[in-house]
Amino acid sequence: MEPETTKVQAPEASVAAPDMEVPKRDAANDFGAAGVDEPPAKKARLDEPSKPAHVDMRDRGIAPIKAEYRIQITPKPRPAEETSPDDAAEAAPRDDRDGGKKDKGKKKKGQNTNRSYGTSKDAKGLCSTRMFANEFAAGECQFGEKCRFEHDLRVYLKDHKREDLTTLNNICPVYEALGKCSSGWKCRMVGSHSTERETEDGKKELILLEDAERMEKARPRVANATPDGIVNIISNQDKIALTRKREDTPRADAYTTWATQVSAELEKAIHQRSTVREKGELVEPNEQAKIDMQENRAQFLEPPFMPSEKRRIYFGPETPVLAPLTTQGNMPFRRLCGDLGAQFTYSEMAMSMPLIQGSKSEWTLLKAHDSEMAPPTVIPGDNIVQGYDNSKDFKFGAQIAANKPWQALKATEVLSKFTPNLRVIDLNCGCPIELVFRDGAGSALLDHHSKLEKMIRGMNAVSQEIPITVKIRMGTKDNQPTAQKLVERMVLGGYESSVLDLGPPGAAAITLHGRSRQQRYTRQADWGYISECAALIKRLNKKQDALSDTIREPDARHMPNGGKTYFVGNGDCYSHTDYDDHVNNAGVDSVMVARGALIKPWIFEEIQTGQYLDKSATERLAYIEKFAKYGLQAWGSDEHGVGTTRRFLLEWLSFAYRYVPIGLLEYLPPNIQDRPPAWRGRNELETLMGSGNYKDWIKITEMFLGPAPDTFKFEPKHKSNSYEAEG
Ligand SMILES: Cc1cc2nc3c(=O)[nH]c(=O)nc-3n(C[C@H](O)[C@H](O)[C@H](O)COP(=O)(O)O)c2cc1C
Repeated sequence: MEPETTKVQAPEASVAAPDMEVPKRDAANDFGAAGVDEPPAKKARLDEPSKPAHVDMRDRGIAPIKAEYRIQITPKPRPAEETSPDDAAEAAPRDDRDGGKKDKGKKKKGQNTNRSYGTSKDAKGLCSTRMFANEFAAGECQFGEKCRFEHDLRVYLKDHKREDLTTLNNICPVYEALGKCSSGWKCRMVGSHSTERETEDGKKELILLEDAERMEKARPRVANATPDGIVNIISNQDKIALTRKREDTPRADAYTTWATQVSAELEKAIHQRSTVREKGELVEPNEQAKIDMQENRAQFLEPPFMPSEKRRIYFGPETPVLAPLTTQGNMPFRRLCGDLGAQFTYSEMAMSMPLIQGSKSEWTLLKAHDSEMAPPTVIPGDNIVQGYDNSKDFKFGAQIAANKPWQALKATEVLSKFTPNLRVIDLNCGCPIELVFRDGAGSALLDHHSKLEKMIRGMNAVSQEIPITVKIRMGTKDNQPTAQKLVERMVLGGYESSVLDLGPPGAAAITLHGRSRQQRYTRQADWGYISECAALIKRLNKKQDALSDTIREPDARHMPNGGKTYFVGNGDCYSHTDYDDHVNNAGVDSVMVARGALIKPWIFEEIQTGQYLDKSATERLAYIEKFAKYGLQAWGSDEHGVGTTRRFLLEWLSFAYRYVPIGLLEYLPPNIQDRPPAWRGRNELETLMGSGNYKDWIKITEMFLGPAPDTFKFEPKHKSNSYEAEG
């Protein structure tokens, strides 16, 4: 029997041995997992029998795996300049979603571009008139003979559909959770919710079952959720209205018109004193010009919501945040992290234009689960808890990317209209992907402070009660951080806003990823810089307090955000020790976790309990099972849903395999940037779960989703995971 989770005390780290030849820490050379090893060119002698236990390999970027778990393998050479798996992971999915739109820029060595996923469907589908009907109760098919789908239920079940799955305790997870399966006869586990009964005239009829007790128990807590507990679903009608440009965005349009005029008038006013301007000094327009601009505003715009009218948000030590994660941050994964203690979740990044145009796939990203609707579980101060309204206090936020203010504003307005269950709308200013950057969105905004301020201010004006947050990086270029300047502008506003007395642009929270765009995932995130920003924001918050409309009685915490801009740090968080260190010493309000959660989602449990958890392979497998169940609940338990679940499970496993069980380490804390030498686990399952070969990942999916069909394809994002294990 495998032991259950062990709570681990951190052994003291010891002194590094100066003689050990190891490669520089560099995520671009990231390699390793049990059995699959591609060391960088300058390879350490790590495959040799043990070094003395006191060698602190962490300082050299090597995971300190105990000698008895290291194995010898034949390494394969890999070009040093290859893209890191993390860069590939962050970039590839977007490329996938862009339908293979080629990035003509730099070649991405090591990435599997143009990935395809094959198909997952029945050999011959069942006619929709039969899908939920009992055998003898199906309605007429209007296409009659011409219908290309099967009408005979027994023929469909016997000949056209693959056999039922015999996994997941032989019960359909949708039926198990909801008492009713939305895939009907197409369900790959239909045997668990169907039976044969004898009719009055002695015939045998196949019927679908429903479980009233389960249905009652499954009732969602949020009033506007679907019976399966999903919120933020835009209707087809509204989507079509968007596609046909029949949906107006009056708030965004009025604001954009006003903002354009104001900019022009401000420019004119400044231009009149161009001689002064040439000297590099910015001057204020005269009093009359100011009054004109403000009157103009009142004429065009509804007054935006004041900070005190916005939904309250809270980021504190008790609210670790799951990062927005393209592809990976799907609803099943977010649910899993929520179960394990994540207190705030974000959607995958949605692009503004497709949202405005009613694209189905983009709107799908905003769907959230009932379990993401609860408020953070621990809020300090009784009076704060009292103020919570469960119907509004969601812990799920949307993230959007936009390159122009009008796009950001329109997207915000339609989101606020069609997806009411959002805690915040976050503007992505960190995405490094070339296509997004070249378009002027994502991290490109880091170099356009005035535009970014306009976006945030405008989004705030049109989002009504939904607060606006922003996620940034240190800057676009290495060694030229610009985030501090940007933060100042986000909290207080720039020149234009001071001239017009507009007040702060109103970012309710700023998240800073402590890396530049250029840096990608190389080197550690710069928590020194993050900490300087945290101190700056504290100072600015004090200043902003004086400018904002915060009501200071009787306790500012009653008011949304207490009138402050929260500051969340992001980068490399991989254990509760990292988390606590960042909250206590870097001075951030909370920490956002991305890859750490993908590699070990129970990081949130570690944070909550304040201890290392040495999860056994069986426990980790149970999380995978949970994901599989949540996946089938989200995407359906028919052949297509099983295929989608398998695909996204494989995407997750492409991170999860990187977990090196902490019981195998010489010392703690583990470091996310460390590369493990080749290792074996404490049992076969642990070794399998550490394999970097995607064929082993498929094997793991088969434990829960049955054999992958011949038509199913999966190519890992990074070529390194296509290699066969050796040795
Ligand atoms: C697979 C993957 C997808 C990501 N997708 C997004 C995204 O959609 N939006 C975003 O703001 N950041 C995205 N990021 C960046 C993360 O949110 C985070 O800022 C970054 O990984 C640093 O945090 P970490 O060191 O904890 O991983 C992504 C990162 C990864 C690895």
